[in-house]
Amino acid sequence: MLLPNPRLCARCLTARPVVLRPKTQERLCKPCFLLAFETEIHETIISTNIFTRGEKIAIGASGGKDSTVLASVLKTLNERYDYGVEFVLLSIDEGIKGYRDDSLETVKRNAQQYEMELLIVGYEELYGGWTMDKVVGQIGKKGNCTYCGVFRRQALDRGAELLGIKHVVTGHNADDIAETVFMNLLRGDLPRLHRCAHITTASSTSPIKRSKPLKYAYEKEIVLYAHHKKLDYFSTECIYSPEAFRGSARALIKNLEKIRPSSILDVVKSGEAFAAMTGDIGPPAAEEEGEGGCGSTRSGGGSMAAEERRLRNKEKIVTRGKANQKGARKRNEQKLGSCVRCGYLTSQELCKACVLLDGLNKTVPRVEVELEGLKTITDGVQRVDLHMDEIKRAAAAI
Ligand SMILES: Nc1ncnc2c1ncn2[C@@H]1O[C@H](COP(=O)(O)OP(=O)(O)OP(=O)(O)O)[C@@H](O)[C@H]1O
Repeated sequence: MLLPNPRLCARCLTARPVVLRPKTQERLCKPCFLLAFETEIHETIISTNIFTRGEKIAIGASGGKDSTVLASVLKTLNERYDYGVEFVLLSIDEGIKGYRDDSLETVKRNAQQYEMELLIVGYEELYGGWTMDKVVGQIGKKGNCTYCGVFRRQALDRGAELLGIKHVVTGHNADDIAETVFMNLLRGDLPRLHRCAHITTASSTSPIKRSKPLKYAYEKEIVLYAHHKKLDYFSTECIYSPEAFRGSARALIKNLEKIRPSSILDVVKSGEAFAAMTGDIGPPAAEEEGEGGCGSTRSGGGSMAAEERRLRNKEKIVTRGKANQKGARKRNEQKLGSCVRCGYLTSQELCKACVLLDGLNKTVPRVEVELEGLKTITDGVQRVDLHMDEIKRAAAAI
């Protein structure tokens, strides 16, 4: 058998290779790499049947590399293979100064470059003035991703609703999914492990389905694609850094990839095999409102549940008494209705966003009191400083 000439592209066998494909270790020229990358995403779309002709689909656009590549590739494929669908960009402004405001400028340029309609929905309008800057100002950085994830998921749904759309696609890639498979495995969260491997998910608490067309695309190849296509994207990480557990899972995946490049895909496939083996094993312990976008949000189950428990205990939303509690839990599990406050779909009295907002709003008066206290202390310090200045002036005069 004739071995491929390493000085020539492994596909066209004529051009000089410029890329060593992280996924397959093939040496490819630029056009062959771009085509291979696009074709694989097309094959994913076709084999899983995620789009329906005539459908209007929102691309969750953050301005980062993944969603920018997703928008660019989907536009290319829709034209090349005539899917007959319409794409629009949907961006959520979490209200993070110096991060999201800058990345949204990129999305605005992308909307022009790809000739796609753009809708921006902000936490500030949706959640009574609570931007992520304010949330972090209130609760600190720890656990902030839980709030952001719950808020973003609902914001994407509300944005899609405004656009009259029932399908949102996101830029989650193979690395993201492999990380999530690992995390769910380590937590023993089988329902989530089951669901995270699916390309399309429909939640019991949302009428809008989510799909991940980049499910089999390696993060490194996404970066290479963006680079060689000269795409306009925003590359800064969120300033409210992701939580440690996902960071560790990410490091684990990256280390495995170094030893065996196929590891990422192998973990994704293992997640799928698990899902196929177990069939539908019901919804995750906490409904998936937390899975809104940013990688860290899916870790929110634990702290979200704790926050809900705390608020429920305080407000006595769940009826007192063991027998009543059992009955109430059963009813809550079965009944899907609307949040009594905002109308969002939920199986509880309040949706998760409203539960979190309640928590935030309840802590405001206490902080204001503390701020008042601080003001008094600050005034006192200023008075002491003045006093010291007078003493210094007097001492200098002697
Ligand atoms: N503010 C947002 N507005 C709209 N969609 C978002 C937003 N944040 C995240 N998403 C969607 O969720 C996906 C995963 O988000 P995450 O923050 O984990 O991504 P990322 O890997 O940095 O992606 P990207 O490079 O697209 O920012 C994004 O690719 C995008 O489709």
